[in-house]
Amino acid sequence: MCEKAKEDGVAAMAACYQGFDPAAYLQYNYTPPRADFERQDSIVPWKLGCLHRAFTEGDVSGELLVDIGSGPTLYQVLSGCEVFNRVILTDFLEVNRQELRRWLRDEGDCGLDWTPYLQHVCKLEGRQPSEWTEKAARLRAVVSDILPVDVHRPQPLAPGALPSVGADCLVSCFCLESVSPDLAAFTRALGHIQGLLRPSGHLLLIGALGESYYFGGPGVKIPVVPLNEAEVCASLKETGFTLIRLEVYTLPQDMRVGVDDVSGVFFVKAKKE
Ligand SMILES: C[S@@+](CC[C@H](N)C(=O)[O-])C[C@H]1O[C@@H](n2cnc3c(N)ncnc32)[C@H](O)[C@@H]1O
Ligand SMILES: O=S(=O)(c1ccc2c(c1)CN[C@@H](CF)C2)N1CCSCC1
Repeated sequence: MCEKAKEDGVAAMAACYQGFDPAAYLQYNYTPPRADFERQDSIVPWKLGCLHRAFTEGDVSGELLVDIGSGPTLYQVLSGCEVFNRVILTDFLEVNRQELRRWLRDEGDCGLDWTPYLQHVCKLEGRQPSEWTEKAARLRAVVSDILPVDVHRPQPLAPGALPSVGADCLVSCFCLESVSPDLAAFTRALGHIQGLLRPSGHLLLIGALGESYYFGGPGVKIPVVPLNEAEVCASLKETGFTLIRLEVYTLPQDMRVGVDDVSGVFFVKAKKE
């Protein structure tokens, strides 16, 4: 069924996601060896470092940060929650929105213990790792909504979800390329989320390079549009973004653990023209 996605377009992608398993996805990607805070060449310090620098180097500001396609993860807003007074998380699937609500309501029984991520970002901020409880409280205080989103719609969010001027900043990680059957759909989706930003607002985009599939759960093989750096830059230009910075991380061989065929990860900081 998922293999058919490429022929049937975005409609079939939605069918692929019906089997998405948040707990499995977290296990595949956010536990060792991929999430190993002790390794110097680990993807986690690199990615959290990119986000920390991007949020704190002085040009990103405002009231509202929106995360597009949050999934069941929170690492992507751990730096941003100190800069913005309001954060909106979004996802296509109710199972992921439920997982986020569970953590935010501190109900226990979450799919992943985010403490190491909170502690790492505290260190990046020059704080004691033990201040992770304050950071968790901050995040719980600023997240105002967990909303449905569909990046294939010209209006990805419900009417009235955002202030009329738009969001001050968007962050989106491993979403657009993972929900689009081809490059044209990826670029259209990028244009749709561009419309959620205020003029001169910032986009922090993290994604997979050279990835053609990933497992969203046991036996749930989801097609991904394989991207290279040039295609990412061209899509940004085509959709009205000015590129500020592109950074690339090449996955070490032992992090290629069979849950996908990703070869690298890109980090983009861009500004709406
Ligand atoms: C690979 S996961 C990324 C999750 C998370 N952002 C991360 O960094 O790991 C892709 C996410 O896109 C969501 N998604 C699927 N179809 C979508 C759509 N049409 N619009 C927006 N998000 C979608 C899925 O539910 C899933 O949570
Ligand atoms: O870069 S990761 O290894 C990672 C994290 C998530 C994903 C991939 C890779 C590749 N497949 C994507 C499918 F959409 C999801 N990483 C996992 C540890 S924390 C930082 C991000």
